[in-house]
Amino acid sequence: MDEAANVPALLEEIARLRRELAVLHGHNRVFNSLLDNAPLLISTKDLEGRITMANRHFDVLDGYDAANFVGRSVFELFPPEIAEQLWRNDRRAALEQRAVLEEEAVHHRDKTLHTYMTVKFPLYDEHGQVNATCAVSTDITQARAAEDSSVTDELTGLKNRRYFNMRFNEEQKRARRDGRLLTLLLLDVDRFKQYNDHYGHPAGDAVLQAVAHSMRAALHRAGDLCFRIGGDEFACLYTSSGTEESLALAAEIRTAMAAHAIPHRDNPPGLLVTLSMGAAFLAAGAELGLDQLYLLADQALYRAKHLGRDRIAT
Ligand SMILES: Nc1nc2c(ncn2[C@@H]2O[C@H](COP(=O)(O)OP(=O)(O)OP(=O)(O)O)[C@@H](O)[C@H]2O)c(=O)[nH]1
Repeated sequence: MDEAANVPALLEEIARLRRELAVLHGHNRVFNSLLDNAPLLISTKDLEGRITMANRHFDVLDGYDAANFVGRSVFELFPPEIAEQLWRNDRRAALEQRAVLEEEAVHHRDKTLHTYMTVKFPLYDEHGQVNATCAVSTDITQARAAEDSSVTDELTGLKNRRYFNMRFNEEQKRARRDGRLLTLLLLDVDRFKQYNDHYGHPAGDAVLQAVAHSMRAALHRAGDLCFRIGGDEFACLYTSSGTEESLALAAEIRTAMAAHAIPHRDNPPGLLVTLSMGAAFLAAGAELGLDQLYLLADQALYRAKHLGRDRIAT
């Protein structure tokens, strides 16, 4: 072979490789700027859970030390319960070979717990075998707080009417699936206008907080929901095995309220703050919408008021 004749071809090949390398360097610069500037946690791990790459944003995390992060396992870097949660999702992404979307919670440098929405997906080697996972996490703490505050009543901390309307269908489906009786309980403070008039608005606010406290004290099982749906109107949505159990839970709210023993000069005969309640029930098979169930509970509450208040009517 004439080596001299090959020189131009070699030079051309070198020039081509240089151009390709320049393009790759360009891509690398873009990739690195993305990693450095994205307000996201971006990392890769090997299949043993060791971090192989972490972007600059990891600096927000409590205890993060750039010099000591890459090469170490999540179990060395995070408290056990957080590490376990992080690693579980990586393992799922690798085993199931698909993107896994999960919420994860980690502490920031200021010791606050932040909620992240994380997508984890597998990375492959040149033979198509999974050899690592990549995680991209977005901080959703603020969005979640805004979402929560839009459905939370500030005075009592209970969920508001908006959330009540949002949740009803879900609760109805759940009760039906579990073959349970769904109870809607409406509650109203007796002669609250007179209470406010005599004791003042701030004292009235404290009464509303005591009502919320009593509701929470009686309805504390997972799935029990308590709402403040208006000024002095409250609602509970909960399931039970039957009307007897439902009414027993309502009676517990009344007992808890009585335990607060808040004087109410204009509320005879006991002269304490009391509640009237109306209960309506939705059997697992019944087809009744929120409006109809609400009307039934409201009519029951009206009866409770007219039968002399401080009672539960159905
Ligand atoms: N302190 C306080 N009062 C409130 C608030 N929201 C509404 N109220 C008052 O709640 C009272 C509601 O009274 P009503 O529903 O008319 O009736 P009531 O006096 O409770 O009488 P009955 O329901 O018939 O026993 C009104 O005086 C409102 O001003 C609040 O956030 N704080």
